[in-house]
Amino acid sequence: ERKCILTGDWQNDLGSNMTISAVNGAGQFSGLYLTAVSATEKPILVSPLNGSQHVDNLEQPTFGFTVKWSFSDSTTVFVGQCFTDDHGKETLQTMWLLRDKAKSMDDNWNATTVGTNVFTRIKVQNV
Ligand SMILES: O=C(CCCC[C@@H]1SC[C@@H]2NC(=O)N[C@@H]21)NCCc1cc([N+](=O)[O-])ccc1O
Repeated sequence: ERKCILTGDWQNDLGSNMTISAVNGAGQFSGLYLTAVSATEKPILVSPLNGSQHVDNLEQPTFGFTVKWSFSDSTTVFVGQCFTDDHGKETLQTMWLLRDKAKSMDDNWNATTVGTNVFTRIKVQNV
């Protein structure tokens, strides 16, 4: 079957890493996100994430999560789906919205960026 539970370590096409904790019975999870890139001069720090996935049917579930950046006044929401190929390899196909903190309502139009990221599992090297 093509079941997917998001718990574990993931890396995306930008080289960002995320660790998702246990997914509870309601599909809720939390975790940590370390972005490889940012639009600020500030040093990048690990940031918390919270989200949920469908668990009623674990077949290639959809999910969403929010990252509240710890080094910037901005927020990103990711939404996507976990796909499992014939070899059991899982990928997370996502789209995101990055909301910058606009200085004023006049700048509101220019404060949201959209993009895509694909995540694959980081396999723990066999020790
Ligand atoms: O940089 C960040 C936080 C890290 C975002 C990383 C993204 S999240 C989607 C993608 N996937 C992924 O892994 N990493 C990237 N916030 C923008 C800061 C900012 C910039 C400007 N500005 O540049 O004008 C103005 C106001 C602002 O608050």
